Amino acid sequence: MPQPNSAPPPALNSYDEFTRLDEVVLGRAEHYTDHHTDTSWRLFFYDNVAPVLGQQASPSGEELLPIPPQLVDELNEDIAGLADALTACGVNVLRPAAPGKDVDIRSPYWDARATPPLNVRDQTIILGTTIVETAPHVRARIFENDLLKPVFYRYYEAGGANWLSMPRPALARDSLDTGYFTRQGLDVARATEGEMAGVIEGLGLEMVFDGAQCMRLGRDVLVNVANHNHELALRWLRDNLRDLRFHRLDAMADNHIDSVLVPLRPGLMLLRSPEYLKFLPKAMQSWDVIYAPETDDSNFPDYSDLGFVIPIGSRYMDINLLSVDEDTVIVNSLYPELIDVLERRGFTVVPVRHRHRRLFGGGFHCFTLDTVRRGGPEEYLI
Ligand SMILES: N[C@@H](Cc1ccc(O)cc1)C(=O)O
Ligand SMILES: NC(=[NH2+])NCCC[C@H](N)C(=O)O
Repeated sequence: MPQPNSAPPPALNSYDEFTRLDEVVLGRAEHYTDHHTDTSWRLFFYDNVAPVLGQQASPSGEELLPIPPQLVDELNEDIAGLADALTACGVNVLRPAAPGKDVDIRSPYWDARATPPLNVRDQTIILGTTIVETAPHVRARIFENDLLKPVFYRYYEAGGANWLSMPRPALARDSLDTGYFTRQGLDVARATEGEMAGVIEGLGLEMVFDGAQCMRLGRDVLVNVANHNHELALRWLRDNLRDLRFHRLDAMADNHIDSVLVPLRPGLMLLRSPEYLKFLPKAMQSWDVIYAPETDDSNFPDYSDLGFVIPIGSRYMDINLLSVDEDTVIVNSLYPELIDVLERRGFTVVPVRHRHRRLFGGGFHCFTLDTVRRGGPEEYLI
């Protein structure tokens, strides 16, 4: 697939979150018209949406929750700002293909309004020189990676890259494990009632996993496992990527961990709060930590004029920064408290405005897939 820059592409190489970034895929939001709030969506975002589910997602099968187009336009403006900032830092920015239209998708067991390839961190993990497509939890996302295939073929054709896919889940009626919530005594009925997907007889819990459940540290990869869906995926990772060491984090979060933990350089990490230290491997517990400063609602837009819009992301979304190198980080300009702390620790901070991160469930780490960084399979956990 031709890319704007026709020089031979650099080889896929991405082992960590912080060594010098040379090339990145940046997501896009065209045709983000609705959240399709089916059971798979409600369970995925349950931590954030549970309090409002009764009010907004109607149980009568009205599952599309429209997103005001003005917000998508503003999101695209902010993403353009991120693209410019990356380019100014000398990073080559690739984009997924555009969906071109609103897309309704259908499997033999369910249907959904497709989500555009915005949070490209989620359905793929680059593990060194291997592209790993993961096993989506949200039905609306099952074909999302089709729009990244031009980029994946570019690396594959160039040589040196391997390309693997976890088994594609059917996401039928009983595929998803609710154990993370039920073990905490939470009732998930508000998410599961009204389930419209069909059953596949004999199929129980499937392998279901998102790339953003991992944090890469050279030879070591941290993997958040909160339920049996994830447990199967961890086993698959261990069986298929034998040169890496996968460390199981036991239910550090319901799924993604990139608004909890971001390794900034060897020996230094950004962490949501001290409570999360105990989930980390021993070798990381002695790392130096920058704790995310408190924020309040004034850092977030007020949506009351637009009617009610569900925030699918938490107040901690802006922890989700993107490192250009071990001294340079791209941070939401609407989180000045974090910029301040990082600058005091000697980082060069590139501020980029990002308004609607709670509505679209993604910060700068989520919106990007770093395909070329300079680091290799180093040993950082010793
Ligand atoms: N509770 C999850 C839910 C979530 C996941 C992905 C998103 O893009 C947004 C929200 C988070 O904290 O990780
Ligand atoms: N890769 C991602 N999409 N990460 C998003 C994680 C967001 C996290 N659930 C929060 O609400 O703070």
